[in-house]
Amino acid sequence: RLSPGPALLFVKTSQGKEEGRRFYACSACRDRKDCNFFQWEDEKVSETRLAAREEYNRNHQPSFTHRQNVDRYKNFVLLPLSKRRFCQECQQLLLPAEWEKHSDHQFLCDISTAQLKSPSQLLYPLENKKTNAQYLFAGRSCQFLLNLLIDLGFRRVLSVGTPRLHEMIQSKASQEDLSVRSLLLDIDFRYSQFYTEDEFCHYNMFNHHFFGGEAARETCKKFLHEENDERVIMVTDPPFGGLVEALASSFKKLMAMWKETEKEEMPMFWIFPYFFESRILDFFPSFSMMDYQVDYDNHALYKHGKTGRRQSPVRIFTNLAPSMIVLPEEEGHRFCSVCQRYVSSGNQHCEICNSCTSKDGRRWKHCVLCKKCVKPSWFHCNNCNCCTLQKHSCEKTDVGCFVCGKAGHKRSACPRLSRTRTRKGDLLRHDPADGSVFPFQDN
Ligand SMILES: C[S@@+](CC[C@H](N)C(=O)[O-])C[C@H]1O[C@@H](n2cnc3c(N)ncnc32)[C@H](O)[C@@H]1O
Ligand SMILES: [Zn+2]
Ligand SMILES: [Zn+2]
Ligand SMILES: [Zn+2]
Ligand SMILES: [Zn+2]
Ligand SMILES: [Zn+2]
Repeated sequence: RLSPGPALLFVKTSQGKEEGRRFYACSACRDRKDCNFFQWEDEKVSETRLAAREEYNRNHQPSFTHRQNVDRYKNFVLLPLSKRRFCQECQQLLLPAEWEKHSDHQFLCDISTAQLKSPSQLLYPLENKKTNAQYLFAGRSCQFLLNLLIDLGFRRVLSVGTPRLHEMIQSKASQEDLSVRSLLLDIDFRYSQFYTEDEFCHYNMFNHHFFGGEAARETCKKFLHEENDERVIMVTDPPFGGLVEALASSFKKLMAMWKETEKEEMPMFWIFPYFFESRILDFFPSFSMMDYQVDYDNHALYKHGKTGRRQSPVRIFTNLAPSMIVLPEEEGHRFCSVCQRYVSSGNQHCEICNSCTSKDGRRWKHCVLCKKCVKPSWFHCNNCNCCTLQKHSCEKTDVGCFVCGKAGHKRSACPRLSRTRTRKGDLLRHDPADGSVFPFQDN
């Protein structure tokens, strides 16, 4: 693997201990199976290990540089259809001279111009379960996002980890006279085969690292510098397993590249699950969460079915005025004049909270004892003195753990669940079925 830039510093805490031992790990892969980079902060690394690491990095460089890929693309499009092949194993466009080398690989033939313009359909989605599951927007959501930002008057889009939005903008720009431009920043280097250095930068959003160095950084900066009143917006859809703190720090650096002044913030859409709302607001107090449910093509759980719809937990967070974000009425959204924003059909305005309180699209109910609205599936437990799931282990009684039934620990300490504690102490739960990550309290 290509080195993803500087590693991040983490803290390993063992049960009950406040102070943990600090270590460095890869910022792009948090699953040790995918990238074994690991080093204690206070550890001395031997010469042999350093040499081995360098050797590993040398052998894991991509076969072509971005520049070489751009030249290859130019030659590729000159080929007749019958000579345009794409190796599925190497995920690479092939020039005729290279066929031999890939003769026992599976490949696609007759790669059309339309296919070259939709690389996210041609490339298979990366499936690193914990950190980099490439969930691609469903057509409905991608079109909605694009129309929304055009209606809001934006003509330049910094697409950070949104290859499908980027490609929709690229094809729209070439079809219609409406000129919207996009620059894609993504860690997936396969995209360098389809875009020039002005359209794609190889970038790590966990540590704000431009693999292309100063030149790439300049490209990004120039793109963000508004000319002829072309307004810029940043749209990002990071992997959900990502650390909010690391992401926020990178996004602030991107914002700073847009304007050096701290007063104004670059307009932004951050697409992320609703249960990260408080974490995002910790870092960006000016943001609000929209009710729109973002759908994905290749995520069975997050699909917004036609009827009896399955709910998607993914939302748009933005620093634009919520009243400007018009959500589709044909999907049941309505405008709440008190809250001054569009809300989903199930989201009722609570007179006591004086707000449309549902986070997940279902109608929430107000609890007078908790003095707030709660999920419909919750009830008020007098033992715990708060609203919670019907099935729960009361904090006060000494029944066994809700997960494994054994006495002696609460479910939050149950060894049966695979858990991760982030640096800020958020307790996350991995869903082994699909690798997604949820806050522990969520249900
Ligand atoms: C959840 S997918 C979002 C894709 C988006 N919904 C679309 O259809 O355009 C996450 C995207 O972020 C990219 N990504 C993952 N880790 C990254 C990192 N550390 N830095 C930059 N991009 C990353 C992935 O390659 C992928 O394109
Ligand atoms: Zn091959
Ligand atoms: Zn309301
Ligand atoms: Zn309420
Ligand atoms: Zn309650
Ligand atoms: Zn209880």
